[in-house]
Amino acid sequence: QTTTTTRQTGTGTSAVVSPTSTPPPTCIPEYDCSTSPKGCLNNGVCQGKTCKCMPGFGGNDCSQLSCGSPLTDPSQRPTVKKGEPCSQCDDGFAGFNCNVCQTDAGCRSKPPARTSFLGNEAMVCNKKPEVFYNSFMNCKVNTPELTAFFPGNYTLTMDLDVTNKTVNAQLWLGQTEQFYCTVPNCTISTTELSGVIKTKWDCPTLHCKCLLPTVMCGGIPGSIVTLGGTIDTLKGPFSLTCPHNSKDCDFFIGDLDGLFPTGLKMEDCDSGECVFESEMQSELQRLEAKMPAGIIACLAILGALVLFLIVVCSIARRNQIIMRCTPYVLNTEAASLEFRNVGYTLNKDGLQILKGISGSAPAGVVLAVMGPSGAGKSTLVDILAGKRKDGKVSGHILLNGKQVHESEIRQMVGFVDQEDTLPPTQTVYEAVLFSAMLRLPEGMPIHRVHERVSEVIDMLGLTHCKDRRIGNVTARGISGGEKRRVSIALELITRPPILILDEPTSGLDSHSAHMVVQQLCKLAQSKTTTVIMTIHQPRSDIFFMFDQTLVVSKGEALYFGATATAAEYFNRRGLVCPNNYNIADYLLDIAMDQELVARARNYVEEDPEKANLATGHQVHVSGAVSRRSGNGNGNASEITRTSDERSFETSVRVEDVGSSGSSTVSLPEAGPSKKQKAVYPTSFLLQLQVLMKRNFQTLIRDKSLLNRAGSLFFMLALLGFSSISALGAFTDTRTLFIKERSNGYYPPLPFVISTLLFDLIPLRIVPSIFMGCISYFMIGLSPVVETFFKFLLIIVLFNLATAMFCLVIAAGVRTTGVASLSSSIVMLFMMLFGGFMINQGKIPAALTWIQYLSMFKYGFEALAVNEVATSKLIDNIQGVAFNVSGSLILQKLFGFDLGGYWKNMIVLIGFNLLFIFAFWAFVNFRLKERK
Ligand SMILES: Nc1ncnc2c1ncn2[C@@H]1O[C@H](COP(=O)(O)OP(=O)(O)OP(=O)(O)O)[C@@H](O)[C@H]1O
Repeated sequence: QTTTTTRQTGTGTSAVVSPTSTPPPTCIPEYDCSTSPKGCLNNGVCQGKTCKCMPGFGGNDCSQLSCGSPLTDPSQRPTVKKGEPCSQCDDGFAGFNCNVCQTDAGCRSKPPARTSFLGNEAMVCNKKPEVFYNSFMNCKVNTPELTAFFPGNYTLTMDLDVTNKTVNAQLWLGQTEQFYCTVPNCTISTTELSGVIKTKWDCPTLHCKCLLPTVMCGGIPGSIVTLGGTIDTLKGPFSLTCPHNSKDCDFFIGDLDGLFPTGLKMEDCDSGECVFESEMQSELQRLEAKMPAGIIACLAILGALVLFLIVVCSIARRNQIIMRCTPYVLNTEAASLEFRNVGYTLNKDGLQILKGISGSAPAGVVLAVMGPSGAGKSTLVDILAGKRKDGKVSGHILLNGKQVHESEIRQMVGFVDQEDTLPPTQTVYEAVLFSAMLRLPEGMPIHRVHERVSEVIDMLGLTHCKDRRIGNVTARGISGGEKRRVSIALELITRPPILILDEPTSGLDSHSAHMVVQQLCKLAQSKTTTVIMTIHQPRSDIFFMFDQTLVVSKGEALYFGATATAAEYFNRRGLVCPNNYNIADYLLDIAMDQELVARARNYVEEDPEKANLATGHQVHVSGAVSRRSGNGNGNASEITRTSDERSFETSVRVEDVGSSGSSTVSLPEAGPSKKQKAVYPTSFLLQLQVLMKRNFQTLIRDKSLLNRAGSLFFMLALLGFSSISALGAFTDTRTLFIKERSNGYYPPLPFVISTLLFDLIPLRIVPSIFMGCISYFMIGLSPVVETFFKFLLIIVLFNLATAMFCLVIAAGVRTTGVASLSSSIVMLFMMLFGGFMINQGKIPAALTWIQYLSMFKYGFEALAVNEVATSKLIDNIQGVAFNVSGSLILQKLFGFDLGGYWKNMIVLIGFNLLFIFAFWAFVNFRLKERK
């Protein structure tokens, strides 16, 4: 008896057939994939005799679905019969074969099959299309061409393996698998295009296998079309593209071009993989960090700013053309100035500094205001020049006998302060030209401006030094006397009808003092300017050059009248100037001695004619007169006078006061004056141009500024502290600005713009870029072009913000020492909370808010995220190699926000805008002359 055993192929079952009629015993031999022509389906691998299936497949030949979850041991996963769906997946998993994770909890429900280099790290479920380890994807296939041939519901299941760069895919019609493919050697990329992030798998080849009997592949009776041959011979290329912002993907196979020209449309894709956080590379985060909305917002703001600038420039240019075409007139006549009952009381302690002083300076005279130190001379001339005062001012001022507004006083009066506030880097000619350009009418031709500058320089005897730098304590320039004359020249340039000078001879030797006064007297004699000056202790020859003298003692007028009659006036009161004694000194001696003052005041003039001697001219002193006579302005009577003064008043004629019959103007009662619109003789554009030219000269000539900026080339950490140099640079120009603003050279805006341009561009932006370019490549930072430019952007914005901060401090704090101390302390605190010295996540809760005020935090975080987040750290621990993403280090070590690049940039831009506004506000509202 012979027994023959045959193997029935393709079914996995075997039968024993006997030639005899005896029924054979039933025996199903084990499936041997090594001998079965079917082998292992769905890319399962035949090991020995058994198939090792891909996750989600089971059975002898891997043709059945296995359920549960991929975390379960493959041999333990429950399988279902062919054509049946998985009835239940493990918690946290879903999909055709339960491979797709849904929640982090699902990924943590079982111990991971592999270990993290961090040890105890828990897995998370990555639902994004970017794959970090091995992801599974289920999609519905909705391609009209496909459903037209083979109607039904299609599902594509995929296994995306980053380690092997392979995709395994299966196409199902209902619950029946039609064919499966394996796609090796893929290139995986995640890119951003027009704000959409896409992950793409590009693979050159693919191998597919059609299954029989199926609707698509054939083997079913009645099939009209079968794709079996086509699918089995597919070669590729293959691509799969999944945008991150949608659940639809595109699937493309080159050989099926003709059949499905637009690719296979995949909808409702659901993907998921269980990974360790440390495995998640940063490319996705980097791309997401781009914050396209933020960029668009920035561009929109930039566009609006550019538009705004264009509009402002057009308006400014139009104004400039109008001003240039306006005919100009220069003053040719001196004006007279009368003042009545001028009083001044300090607000804080009610101290009365001036007690109703009256007097006048007729057109073309020189009036000297004399008195001992602290008598109130400067206070009086400040008020006459229309300077803003902190305290309470009272009394009346008439210009040419007419009522004028305080702003008109400022326009008609040139004022030379006690201190010489001059630009040290400019030459004498340049400084006077600067004043001429800004204060002469813009319609004046430029050659006339230069002629006028030369004329004034010549008039003040400065021709020999006109090309010398003015200098300061550190860089010696012209002499003190020459500086005084330059200060006078700056005011004389406009040929003011009245020139008021506070101590023009202080600090000068007697020869220089004589020269200055002589030139002022010549000016008055030319009848173009009336001169009023305070003088402390003039030489006798200088004293007799004055037409009129007002002697002030303790805030009250002791004598006002012709200089020539002063000696006789005091003689009659028994105050005789000794022989060989300087009469000016003698007057001061009297003014300083209250006993002598009382004697002079108590003397009653018997001869009314002689009483006139005290007054000398047509205008006389007394505030009390109006009280007595009731004429003139009733306000005058409001002023309270001392008993001492009353006797003095009897010695002067008062009826003439206000004899012009004109109305008088009250001085502001107290505090800041009413808002008046300042009128400038030049346009905004010219002001900006002239200021920028001076700033440029200062920059070129003041080498110390560039040296300070040089430190920027060396270390990034120095950026913040280098910005403190902005303090020094601004403090120098601050006083100059206050003076020039007060004298009506220009308003704050062109000054702010020009300061910002010439501090920020050459001293902050250019050095930061230089430093960045050099240090970036020396350190060997990321060679990616985009990263480099983003690095530059950070350091420039950071440096701008810190410099702007220092400028705000410089504008807001009056004392330079306090300003630099406060900015250093703030910088140190900002550094401390900047993220490098202390982990931001470990700052005590009560102090966390401080970090948000630190510009270092935003700069450092942006730099770190830009550079490190895209890198991978490769190392090994005890021989076990591992790599960890830079993003993880940033998170764990520094507590940084990985998507924080643009967020930090926007905060830095915000800081800049805030500081620019604060700087403008301080300059506008705080940097005003207060005397
Ligand atoms: N804002 C102020 N705060 C406090 N005291 C003031 C103020 N302004 C003026 N004074 C005081 O008023 C007095 C007169 O000051 P002022 O400067 O006018 O004197 P001066 O005659 O010009 O003195 P000098 O010849 O020394 O310059 C001084 O005692 C001065 O201290």
